[in-house]
Amino acid sequence: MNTLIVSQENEIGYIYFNRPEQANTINEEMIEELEITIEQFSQNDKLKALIFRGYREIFVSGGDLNQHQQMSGNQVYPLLYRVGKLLDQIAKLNVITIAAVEGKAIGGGCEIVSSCDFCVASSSATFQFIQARLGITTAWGGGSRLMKKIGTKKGLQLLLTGEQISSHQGHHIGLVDWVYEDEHFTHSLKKLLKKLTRPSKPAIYTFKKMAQLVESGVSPSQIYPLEAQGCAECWDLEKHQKSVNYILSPLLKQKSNE
Ligand SMILES: CC[C@H](C(=O)O)C(=O)SCCNC(=O)CCNC(=O)[C@H](O)C(C)(C)COP(=O)(O)OP(=O)(O)OC[C@H]1O[C@@H](n2cnc3c(N)ncnc32)[C@H](O)[C@@H]1OP(=O)(O)O
Repeated sequence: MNTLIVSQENEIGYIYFNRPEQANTINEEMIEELEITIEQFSQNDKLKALIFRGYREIFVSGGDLNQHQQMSGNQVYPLLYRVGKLLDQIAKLNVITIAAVEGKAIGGGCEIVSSCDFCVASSSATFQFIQARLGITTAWGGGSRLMKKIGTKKGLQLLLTGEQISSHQGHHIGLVDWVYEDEHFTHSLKKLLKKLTRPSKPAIYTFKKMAQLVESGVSPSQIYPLEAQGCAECWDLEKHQKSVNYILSPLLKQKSNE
């Protein structure tokens, strides 16, 4: 890969955006490499979580502005649609997706953030849906996902003003889920991942499916069969049996009687 560094540690995949000389701008080569990587991870049935990261100063600085000079609206539409489809695939992955943002997320970089389940930000990270200030709109589905995530009014405000917000402001409005001190970011992220990936893979898959159905307006009275099915699929897993045996173990009983 020329624009990404892809790795996997046990059940967690990592995609590092790796174009520091161009401030992690998303060009066509990166789009292609992201499509290949997402397709590969989507086939990986051991995976529980997928983390997107940049580098300390920049997460992603958005789409390639050179294209804005070189292409007409009609010429660029297929490319915008293609990236929108890619972010939709990310949003539909049956693993936990996390945008781990240190530094700046600008334009399309923020659209990647809103296509993930969660955003973990360093205390000095910033977020800017800058598109309106460039005279355009979000283009990759990230604007509507932002509204879904933080509410239409707040989302509209952020999109219309194109203002830069801090990680703490992002946390206040619900764009950012955890904020960690810069110097402890990686360590805190790893501790969080340990907690989030404790469930079994089938449990994570079911919870993700439930979230997607609730997001799309399906009522819980239509989702309970999926929940029952999902729970039944976990029932025979060693993790379930071991946990139950531990709780029922005499040792635990004796401790709780002390
Ligand atoms: C739907 C998405 C939407 C779209 O594509 O339609 C967009 O995302 S539009 C793009 C929105 N992004 C921006 O407007 C960010 C513009 N860049 C900056 O504000 C700065 O470059 C910053 C803050 C990201 C980094 O600043 P810093 O001073 O650290 O570095 P430089 O500015 O010197 O940048 C280094 C190098 O990268 C080039 N660069 C940076 N951003 C872009 C970009 N978005 N497109 C193309 N090229 C970009 C910059 O020109 C420098 O190149 P060099 O050859 O060294 O001059």
